Amino acid sequence: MSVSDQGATVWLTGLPSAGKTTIAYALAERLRAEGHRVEVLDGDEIREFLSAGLGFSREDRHTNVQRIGFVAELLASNGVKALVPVIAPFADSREAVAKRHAAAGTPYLEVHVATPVEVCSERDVKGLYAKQAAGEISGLTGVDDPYEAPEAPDLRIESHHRTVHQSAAELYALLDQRGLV
Ligand SMILES: Nc1ncnc2c1ncn2[C@@H]1O[C@H](COP(=O)(O)OS(=O)(=O)O)[C@@H](OP(=O)(O)O)[C@H]1O
Ligand SMILES: Nc1ncnc2c1ncn2[C@@H]1O[C@H](COP(=O)(O)OP(=O)(O)O)[C@@H](O)[C@H]1O
Repeated sequence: MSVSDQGATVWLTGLPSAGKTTIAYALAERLRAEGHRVEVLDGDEIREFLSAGLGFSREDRHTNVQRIGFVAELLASNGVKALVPVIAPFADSREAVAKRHAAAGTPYLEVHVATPVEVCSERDVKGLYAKQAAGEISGLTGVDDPYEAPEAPDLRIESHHRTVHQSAAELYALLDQRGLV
């Protein structure tokens, strides 16, 4: 089987606990098994190193997203599938990343993991929704901080109506359609 060595950035945007990370790693596993070069730029890891010291103000989130977009484009322009499960709550930040890719001629896909906040707060993988409700934290995306949902993403995944496997398969099908696998 011939494997495309065309790089691309796949940005998975959505609320905390929407399923971004889970879907990114499921897709990564499948792509790696097929012989693709893949990197997952996990938001939590990035915040420990590349974006150490940044918080969750609008400005810091924008800086975080631009840094990640820069690295993703570098990887993608060198034949890597860069999978980015990062909230990126502001449309103008995402737009800037998309433009950077377009200017370099690097494929960029925006995927909205569109899980409703009620489902995310039920999942509450990291306990953040409970902490916000208890008044221990504030500025939680989708609750008391903005999330600007993409108006025209390349794909919208309704994870609350899908299994993890189905979600990853939908995303794989998009890459296939675009000639990226
Ligand atoms: N206030 C607040 N709002 C949103 N998220 C918060 C917050 N505090 C901590 N966290 C945790 O940090 C992860 C978000 O980091 P990101 O780099 O993905 O976000 S951003 O694009 O810079 O907004 C995010 O990870 P995910 O749950 O994987 O989305 C959260 O677990
Ligand atoms: N169809 C689905 N796609 C992705 N995750 C799902 C799905 N259904 C249930 N989940 C669960 O939702 C949770 C999502 O957590 P996570 O991937 O860490 O979210 P995020 O990275 O968006 O914060 C995981 O526990 C995952 O198993």
